Amino acid sequence: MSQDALAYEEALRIVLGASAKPDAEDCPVSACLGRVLVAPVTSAVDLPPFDNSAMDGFALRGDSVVPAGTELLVEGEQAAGDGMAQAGNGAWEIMTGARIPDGLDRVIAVEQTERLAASRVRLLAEVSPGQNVRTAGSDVARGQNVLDAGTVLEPRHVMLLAALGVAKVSVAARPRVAVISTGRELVDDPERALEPGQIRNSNGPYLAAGLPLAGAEVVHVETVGDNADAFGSAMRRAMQAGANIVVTSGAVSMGRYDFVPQALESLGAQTLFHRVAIRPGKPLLFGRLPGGVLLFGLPGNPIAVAVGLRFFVEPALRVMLGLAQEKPRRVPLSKPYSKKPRLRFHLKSRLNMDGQGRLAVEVLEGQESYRIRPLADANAWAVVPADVDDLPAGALVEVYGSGHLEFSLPSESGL
Ligand SMILES: Nc1nc2c(c(=O)[nH]1)N[C@H]1C(S)=C(S)[C@@H](COP(=O)(O)OP(=O)(O)OC[C@H]3O[C@@H](n4cnc5c(N)ncnc54)[C@H](O)[C@@H]3O)O[C@H]1N2
Ligand code: MOO
Repeated sequence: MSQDALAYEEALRIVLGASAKPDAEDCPVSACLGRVLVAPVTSAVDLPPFDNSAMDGFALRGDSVVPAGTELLVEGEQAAGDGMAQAGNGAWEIMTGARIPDGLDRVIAVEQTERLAASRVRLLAEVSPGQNVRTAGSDVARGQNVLDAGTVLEPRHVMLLAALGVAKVSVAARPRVAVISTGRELVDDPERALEPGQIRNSNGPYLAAGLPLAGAEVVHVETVGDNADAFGSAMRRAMQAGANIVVTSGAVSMGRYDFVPQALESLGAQTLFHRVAIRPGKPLLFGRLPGGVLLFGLPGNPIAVAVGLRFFVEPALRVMLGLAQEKPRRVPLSKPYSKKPRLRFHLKSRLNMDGQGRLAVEVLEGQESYRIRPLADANAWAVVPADVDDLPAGALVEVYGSGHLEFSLPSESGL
């Protein structure tokens, strides 16, 4: 480890400290999937809005239990959608979801009755007060807090908000991110044949695909050669597009063409750190541009880019979205794992389930930072801290999902 590589925890502290709190904006519920609430939602109504029947059957009344064998006059019929009705002492034929006629307090299912004549019914079972009645406000009471700030909205929340008649919610504005790939070896057009020495740009498309899933809006995407002037112009276009964050890939290491650190200085940027004690992605650079725009200079190797997004950019996005920092799951290793000490490793991994449904994490073969095939097989990141070297099979390791907003794995609270 070179002397000046920062511990990950310290680097993360700097990133979180530099990240601004969210701006709020209104969002229609019909378009709010994946957005993050910045204020709690309180219900203005009762749910259900009125007492209604849980069964197709007959609604009736009584002082206490009405015994089996009782015969009643059928006074009327009430279907879902029918309005107010005033009942007498008899029974009302009623459908599931229909408003209980005023004066009645219980429902017997139709299969527990015998129709004696068009307007007469006999009960084949006793009926207790409140039986088969879904009372107003029993699911949500008016004034109740139903969703907390920091909720990432999923279809289950949309169901609730729609049922409550909520038209729009206050959510965190999406952080605006620009992506700049550097390297004169890069080819963007998949139709173009590669010249000797050229490779296809995969980091740019990876970031442009991953950032929206992480809650950001991608406002600018560009590729530049190894040229500080072209890079400076791309940075200016990124700012003009309104970026709050610029994510670059490449040109932050020790090579002759690794111009990003100097180019940033000449743009008036403040470098907050350069080099972190991690693998992959050690030469990662983080800075702040004039105007407060954050700059993540990710090392060019593709897995360094993936780690930079997952463990540096996403934590910053969480602050900007009003989300608490993630806590990893702790999962047993399926095989022993050894690494060299003093660097924190972020490992392409797979969470697997055995026949009994128990989870174990497998560190995949091919951890080198140029190897992208194993990333396509990975569904998680296993993290081994700097001060650990040998881990036996069964040792618990920290595991993070592929992206911070994926909701396929159980969270800490088990929800
Ligand atoms: N003498 C040293 N050399 C290197 C060191 C070091 O400490 N001393 N660190 C190595 C590590 S670790 C990394 S990571 C890389 C980071 O280098 P750069 O950020 O300067 O990145 P480049 O040199 O521009 O590219 C590295 C590698 O990645 C490929 N690349 C770049 N951009 C893309 C892209 N958009 N899509 C796909 N692949 C990309 C590029 O062709 C290179 O192969 O430095 C090591 N060297
Ligand atoms: O940090 Mo580099 O990504 O190890 O190859």
